[in-house]
Amino acid sequence: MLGRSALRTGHSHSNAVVPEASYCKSSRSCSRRSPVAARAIGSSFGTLFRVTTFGESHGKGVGCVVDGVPPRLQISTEDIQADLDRRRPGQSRITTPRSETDTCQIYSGVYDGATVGSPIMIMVPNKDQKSKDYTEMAVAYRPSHADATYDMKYGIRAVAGGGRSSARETIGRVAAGAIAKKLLQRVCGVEVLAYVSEVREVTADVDVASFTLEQVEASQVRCPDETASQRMYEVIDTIRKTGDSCGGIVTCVVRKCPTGLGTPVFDKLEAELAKAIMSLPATKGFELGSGFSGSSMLGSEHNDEFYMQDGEIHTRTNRSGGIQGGLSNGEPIVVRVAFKPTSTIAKRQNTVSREGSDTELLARGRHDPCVVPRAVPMVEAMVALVLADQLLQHYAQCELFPRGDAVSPDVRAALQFSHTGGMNGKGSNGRHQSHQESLAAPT
Ligand SMILES: C=C(O[C@@H]1CC(C(=O)O)=C[C@@H](OP(=O)(O)O)[C@H]1O)C(=O)O
Repeated sequence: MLGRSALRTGHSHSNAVVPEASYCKSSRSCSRRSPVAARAIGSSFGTLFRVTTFGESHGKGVGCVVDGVPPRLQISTEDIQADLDRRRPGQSRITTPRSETDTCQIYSGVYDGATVGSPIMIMVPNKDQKSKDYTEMAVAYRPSHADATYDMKYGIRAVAGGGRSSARETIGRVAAGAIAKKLLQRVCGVEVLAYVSEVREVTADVDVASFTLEQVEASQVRCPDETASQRMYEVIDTIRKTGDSCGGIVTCVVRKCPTGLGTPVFDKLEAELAKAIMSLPATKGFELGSGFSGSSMLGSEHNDEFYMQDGEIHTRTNRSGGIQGGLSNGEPIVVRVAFKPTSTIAKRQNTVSREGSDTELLARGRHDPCVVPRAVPMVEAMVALVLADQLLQHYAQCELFPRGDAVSPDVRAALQFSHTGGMNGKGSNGRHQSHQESLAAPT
């Protein structure tokens, strides 16, 4: 309320600072009761597999610290760089022209090509800051950007480059996500793959079960449907030339996901995914499986009927999007993410100044006319971070005792429980492998 009243009453942004006395009082009581202050409030994500990102767009650099990664996972700078290259600016005419190689360095936590179980710090220096582009944006708020709300809350912010609200913050997420992907692949062969499925009136026709990373990367828009990709490119380029921007939809698919990730109540897998995805810049919508369209269907139309195949339960359709009761069911997890148009546009708009008066703004600088081509690796990273964290939590809670141990022999025989886990205790096709199997699996 404080910041809002500062804007509404025309007070200067400096008046939005919480009065010192009340600030000290609440801060003292909070830090005594909770250890949360030690965790970089709002910049850390995950429980057992935990990432903290740091850095501002025009500061010295950006990156992350990842804690909780199991030891002896093979990881290299190249593994991380491959995903950072998919995210970096300057990839084509339809992405921001800021010239960054986004070259990463691993500062800690990796020895002789493998994780050692200590925090992994990854650093990417910023090289191409042009802070003078932000002269106008230092005095007037960009409509729909984070500028105004940051000032309302903190009373101070790194103006140049959008500071912490810049898409550059996602470098730390993508770097951590590359480690998460490696872990998921190594332990259970999980594949996390996303693509651009919609831009304006253009919708891609893609088989989510079979499209490949190579097909996605062959497209400048990151759409594996070649015809749609070409049309999307033209749409974005036309909008770019007018100084405007547009949004789009990214679809992410998880193949070979083990059964049983997530928990049944507050930390349902879809709830964890929704939070992770909606923490990305410019996101406005999240759908799992049938999403909003499922709300107009009948139960008989929507239910995913079960059938048995090779001793495993499968579903004939996948309107559940791979999650039932908050837990993964082994079918592909399919999520759709709506991104809004980039808020910084080269068009004159009505706004207010930081001093609280009505004004106009014509923003300058380098900006993405559409964020979705670069958002693809960001979405993959957030999904992988959730799944890696859930996998570790699942092992911590559920894999200590052989499955069926607490069940009487009669019931066990009837249910055909086995040690290897999964809905039917089978260890293949994305179901949980036994501890020994997973250690023996190739990297
Ligand atoms: C550089 C990146 O994106 C940036 C995101 C961004 C913004 O307002 O979010 C503004 C631009 O930064 P600058 O004004 O410094 O050119 C983009 O280029 C990146 O993602 O790596």
